[in-house]
Amino acid sequence: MEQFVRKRLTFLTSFWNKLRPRSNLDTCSLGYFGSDSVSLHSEPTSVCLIPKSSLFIALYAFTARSADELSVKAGDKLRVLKEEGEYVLARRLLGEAATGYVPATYVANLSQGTSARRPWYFSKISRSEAEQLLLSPPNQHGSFLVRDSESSKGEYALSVRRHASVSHFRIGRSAGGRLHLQKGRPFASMEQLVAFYAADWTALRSPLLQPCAPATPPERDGWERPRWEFTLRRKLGEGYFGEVWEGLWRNTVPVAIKIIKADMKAEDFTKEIQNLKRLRHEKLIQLHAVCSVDEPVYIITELMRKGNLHSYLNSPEGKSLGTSHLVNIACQVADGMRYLEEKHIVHRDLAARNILVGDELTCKIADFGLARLLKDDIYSTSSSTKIPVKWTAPEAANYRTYSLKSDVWSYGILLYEVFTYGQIPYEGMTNQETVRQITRGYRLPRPSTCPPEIYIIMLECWNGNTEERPTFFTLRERLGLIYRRVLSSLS
Ligand SMILES: Nc1ncnc2c1ncn2[C@@H]1O[C@H](COP(=O)(O)OP(=O)(O)OP(=O)(O)O)[C@@H](O)[C@H]1O
Repeated sequence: MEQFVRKRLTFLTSFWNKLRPRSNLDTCSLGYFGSDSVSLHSEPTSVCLIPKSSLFIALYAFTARSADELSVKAGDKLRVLKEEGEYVLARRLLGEAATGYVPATYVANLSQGTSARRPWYFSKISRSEAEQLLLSPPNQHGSFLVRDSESSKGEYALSVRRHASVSHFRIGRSAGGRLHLQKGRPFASMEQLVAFYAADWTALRSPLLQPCAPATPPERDGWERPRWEFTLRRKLGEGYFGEVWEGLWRNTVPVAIKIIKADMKAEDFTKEIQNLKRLRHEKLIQLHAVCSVDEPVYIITELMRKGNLHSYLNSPEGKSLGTSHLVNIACQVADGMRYLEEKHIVHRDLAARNILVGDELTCKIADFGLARLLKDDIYSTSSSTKIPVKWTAPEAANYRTYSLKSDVWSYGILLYEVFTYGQIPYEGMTNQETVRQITRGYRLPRPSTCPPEIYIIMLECWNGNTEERPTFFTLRERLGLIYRRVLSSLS
């Protein structure tokens, strides 16, 4: 009756709306999803070329957060060009042509009609999750969803946001399978039930204005890759943050994959990965990609086939290196550190174990960003035993004052490791004893295999006065000169 009167006596619409509120839902959001047929008349040429399987519809409005994302309105017809993890790369088919990434949960494939017709259905979401979602942007007054009932199997609940609160309504199922929110008002399908209460929300006292939008996944960038693109092949080692594996990207490119342990704090390394992304130098391990959307987080870097410098120096190949090779290694590390110095980045864990060796004696600094933030806990006063004391400058070991100058001290220890083919510094001394001796002015003696001019540099790095320690810029220059001299003496 009401439908009839509304249709025929349109001049009474405002009266009817006051008497029995009716949202505009049936003519906007819900209306988009009523049909599987795609009308793309404004772009006829492309229509016939597009396979139906790649035709999608935007279920919710999405506002692009970066240049490579695409803003869409609910109901926009899209062609999905490729799927990438939590996003799809989509081209808008009507209106202004544009291509960009849209969250995969925001679109539905038109050839698989159900989700396109039920953008408000969130199946296994709990009551409290529903509340949290409805009260978060971009959801607003009038956002609603239907979920499975937590207590009664086969039944549902309708959750509706009314300004800053959420109301829940139980949707029961009769013996015949019909659904009802109010006694005596059964519906054959959930779509019919929702359409009815969207048109007449008197019983709910809250309008159903738009389907609840799912949470937006983290912003994508060029570094984020889907996990399936990587295969793990062989475990290379294990560090504080987790295991490191040799792997393949898309079954072709060899990579190293660090699998971050589940108990590491996500906020910390998300921020830190940002830091790694902006550092690029041939003497720093290059970040290739991250998989940070789900756990465990993967950090993918270039693969250095010969492992860490400490083990390498102890290997038969390492033991066979001559002085020129050792000076060359020292130059490469100073080069990478000079870059960090320019960027005002403190490494805090410079040691041979954190230098990686590749083919043709290529050396690269690793663990630079991670050491700084991720390891904050182990650098705190409360767990001072975890500090790599024998590599750490006295002011950093005693007062936690890390600086580029404390990195220079560590570099001196790294020189000692290099020119002793991987010996442990202060061998036979405990950490405590080492700190005590250093504070009294003791310094490591010159190893027999170390040229005197290199030992002078080590001593300068271990100057008790931080200001008098050389910069990495100077170290690189001086070692470069030594290298050229050593090479010419060989020829
Ligand atoms: N990119 C890589 N290529 C080849 N091997 C690697 C790579 N990254 C790490 N490894 C190997 O895995 C081991 C563990 O690396 P990881 O960086 O996790 O720990 P670490 O630096 O030894 O210790 P920590 O992280 O506690 O300082 C390294 O010692 C090295 O042998």
